[in-house]
Amino acid sequence: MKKKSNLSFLLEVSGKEKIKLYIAAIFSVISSLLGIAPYIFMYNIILEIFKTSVDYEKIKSMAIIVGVIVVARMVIFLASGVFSHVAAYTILYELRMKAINHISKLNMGFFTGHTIGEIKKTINEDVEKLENFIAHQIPDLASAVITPIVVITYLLYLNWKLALVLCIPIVLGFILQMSMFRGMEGMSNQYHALLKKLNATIIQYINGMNVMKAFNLSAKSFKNYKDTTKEYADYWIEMTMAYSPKYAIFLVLIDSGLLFMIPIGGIMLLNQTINVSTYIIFLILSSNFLISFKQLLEFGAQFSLLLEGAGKVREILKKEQQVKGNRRLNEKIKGKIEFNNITFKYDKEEVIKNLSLTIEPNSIVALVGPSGSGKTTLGQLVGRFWDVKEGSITIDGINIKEIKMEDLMDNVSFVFQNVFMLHDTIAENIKMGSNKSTEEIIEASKKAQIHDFIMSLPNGYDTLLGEEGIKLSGGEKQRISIARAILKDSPIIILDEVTSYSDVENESKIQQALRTLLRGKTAIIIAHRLYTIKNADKIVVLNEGEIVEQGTHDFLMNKKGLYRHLWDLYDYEVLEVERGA
Ligand SMILES: Nc1ncnc2c1ncn2[C@@H]1O[C@H](COP(=O)(O)OP(=O)(O)OP(=O)(O)O)[C@@H](O)[C@H]1O
Repeated sequence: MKKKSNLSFLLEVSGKEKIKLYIAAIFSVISSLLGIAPYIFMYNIILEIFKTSVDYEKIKSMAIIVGVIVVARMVIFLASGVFSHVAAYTILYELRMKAINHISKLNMGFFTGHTIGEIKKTINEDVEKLENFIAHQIPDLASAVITPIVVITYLLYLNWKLALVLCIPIVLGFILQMSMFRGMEGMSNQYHALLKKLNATIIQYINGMNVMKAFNLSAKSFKNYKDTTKEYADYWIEMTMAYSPKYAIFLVLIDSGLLFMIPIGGIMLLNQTINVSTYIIFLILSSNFLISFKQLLEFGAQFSLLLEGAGKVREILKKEQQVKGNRRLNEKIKGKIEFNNITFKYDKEEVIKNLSLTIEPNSIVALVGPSGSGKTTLGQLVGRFWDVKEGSITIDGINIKEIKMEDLMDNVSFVFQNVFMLHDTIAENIKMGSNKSTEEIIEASKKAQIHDFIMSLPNGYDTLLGEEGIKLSGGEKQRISIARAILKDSPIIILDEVTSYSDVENESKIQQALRTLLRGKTAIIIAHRLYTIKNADKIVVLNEGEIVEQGTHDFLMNKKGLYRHLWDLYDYEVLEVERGA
């Protein structure tokens, strides 16, 4: 069912190109039928040569016709290729545009994590693979279907009994292949599961190489890789052993069509049920029929694989698009954020449960809680990285789903650990497409404690970042992202606090930069280091997606609940580190 819908999806996307595909398929069928014609003429020429009085004029005209057919076949084959290739590249373009258009309307959260690599692979490689299917396989498939039908119809017309003889091994082979497919389903599922495991192990082995080395786990990781590879190889052997005999019988059966034909046709010839010319035509066309038929069965086996790219694009297109807001935020907003009974889940499990929270304008709220309690998720929900299905989030009383996305982004800044750097100059990386002046960029960089570092570079603010440019340390990247946020000057800041600093100097600079950034703003700090948020206006303690406590540091310490417990753990860890040092 999946195969069929992938094909119909592809045809649906083909739009106007469909007609070109049909023309390519028709030309391919004609060219393949023309491929049979010379054999028939050759047979007639041989018959003529063996006659007592040879008609050379007839042979000459037949030879000319063969020449014309060969040239015509070439031209038609070429035309089929041109049509199918033009259609293929147009369809590939349409598919890519459809996917990109859809992606641009998805929630930002879609782009977090590993999905970026997968999207790139789908749009680049998986879609490209369809070129082969559309430009080559569709015309070939058409001729593989039509040619055997035309040939067998003609043979049935010539002598239906002998034509049925040709069908016996094919029917047997077909039954055998059906039984093979049925048995293979379970094995093929296991094979795909193993392939997935192998891919994951390879990625983990390569990506985690540095960590493995640092923890002296290389040998263990390599063993894991080796075991999975061996398991995969063993399974291949098992599958081959199970199906090779059946497949071999199937191939022999298909090829044995002629073996049935020659003796039975011979007997019929001796009985004078058929004449010699019918017998020879049968011999010539049978092999042609069998070749096309075998080609058709091979297509069947590869079909789902060939259409994989279309399936991947369909998966992207199935992702729900973001609800578009149209409300403009013209006047400067105050920055009051309210979460009203929100419940949110990524997949099945709720990670935020019926949560309500009000964040007053110009106040700093820190989110704390055990790992996985939902701190990052809550912060990201304000920027519509994902949309809540139940409840609502408002800014100054307006549901964020109603606000125009550009306006929401103008009013909310994110300072995350994972800082993305454009392959551009430092100035552009701070400006991020805005029309701020150089003076303003320098001012923001000074406040972000990164100006002196930038000035120490040979090209200052014009220094290139990225692949061919200079590389920045984690702390420097963090300060550039703070400079971006200072320059943007949005009333709301969502800050994912850094978990570790490269050195003390970096840490104190970042803390100072953050103090400047947060002055007069509404801020949500996703806190990992408790001592940095002691002075927050409100500390919200999350546990399993629910608020379990909220208040100031002193209030919560006295309450002796989860917050106090987290501090005890934190103090203990710090003490341990100091002891270690
Ligand atoms: N993109 C995602 N897709 C699916 N599940 C996710 C995704 N991001 C987070 N989760 C899950 O949601 C839950 C809350 O995660 P979240 O990152 O919000 O917690 P956190 O409190 O910020 O954790 P930490 O302190 O470790 O960063 C976790 O169970 C996590 O596994």
